[in-house]
Amino acid sequence: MASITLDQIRHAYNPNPVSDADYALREVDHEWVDGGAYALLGPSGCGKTTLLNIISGLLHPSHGRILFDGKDVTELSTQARNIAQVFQFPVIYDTMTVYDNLAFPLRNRKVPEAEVDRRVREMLDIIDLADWSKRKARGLTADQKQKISLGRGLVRNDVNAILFDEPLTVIDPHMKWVLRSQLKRLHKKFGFTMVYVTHDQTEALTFADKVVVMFEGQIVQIGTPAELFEKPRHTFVGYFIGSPGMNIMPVRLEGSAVLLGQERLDLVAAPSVNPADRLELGIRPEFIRLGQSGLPVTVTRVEDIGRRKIVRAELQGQPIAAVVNEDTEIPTDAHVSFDPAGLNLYANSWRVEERASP
Ligand SMILES: Nc1ncnc2c1ncn2[C@@H]1O[C@H](COP(=O)(O)OP(=O)(O)OP(=O)(O)O)[C@@H](O)[C@H]1O
Repeated sequence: MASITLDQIRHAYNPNPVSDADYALREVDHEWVDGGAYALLGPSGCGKTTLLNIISGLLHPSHGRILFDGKDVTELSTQARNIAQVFQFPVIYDTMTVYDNLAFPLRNRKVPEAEVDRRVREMLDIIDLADWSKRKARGLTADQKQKISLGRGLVRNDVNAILFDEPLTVIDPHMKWVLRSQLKRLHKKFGFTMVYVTHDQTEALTFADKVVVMFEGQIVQIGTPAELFEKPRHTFVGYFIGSPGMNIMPVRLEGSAVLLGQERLDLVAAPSVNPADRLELGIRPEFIRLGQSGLPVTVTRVEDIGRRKIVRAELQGQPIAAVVNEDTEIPTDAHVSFDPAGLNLYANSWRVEERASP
């Protein structure tokens, strides 16, 4: 397994890029540690597949270098990079048995047959296809075929990294959960470097040690699920992670307080922002208290989500969401107050205390 360094990578599909908007990937400059499990998360078109294909060697970046364990592999083919890939749809040999499909990548590398047998049997147990080992892959369901694809990716232990591109798309919801947990266990056991593309936050948050959130061709934050929840570095992370996402409200600054309409909210210290910056306050629904004091709101809807409720309301003409316990009374004359621990200030979409290194 290897560390992966993305050294000032940029990529434009257009051969004559002029502005940032022409780049599918604006600058990406990071080091991902050996044995890390990274999920690339973001909406359609944000550049996840482009970045994965640059790592795998399917795509040559317009600028920058990619290094595995410090060795420059930018000019190397996918094969020479020694990685395993699992795609959205199964890539298997229909006419081979399940066993032979799993054995194929090992036999191809001249692994001794006794070792092939040991590893294939272990993998058959992991993907729960031991009873199907002698069956031809042709007659299997889409789920089973994709499990073989996953097994083929995981059966080798000599790869630099394993790359997954939305591998659970064709898997039914229950099996998705099972396979996700298995992947996590395998990662703990074998310490693979894994990069996993998804646009599903549950998948990313349960699978990865570090979630790489992408937006419009940029990595806007790399963090643990808790970091993304507690300190979203960019308003997009606040909005995209969590359900419902973070409330983002335009504010003005006055000394060490922000003004939300007529209301004043004191900050711990005066933030260093420029007068022309576009300021917004971010607060997650879990940090909003509902009661009879604070800012007046008009409740528009209440959604029951088991032990908690989502209260949708309008605050100064803007929609706002709060998450409260199921037994919280919704007063007729409802007001909201904000838990200071949950206040985040954003200038031009970036969290203020971290603006120095966006
Ligand atoms: N072969 C290509 N030629 C031109 N533009 C492309 C090509 N592939 C992707 N793009 C563009 O690059 C941008 C990033 O696309 P990419 O497929 O990397 O996003 P993604 O996050 O993986 O999206 P999805 O979740 O839909 O797969 C998009 O604007 C897309 O239209």
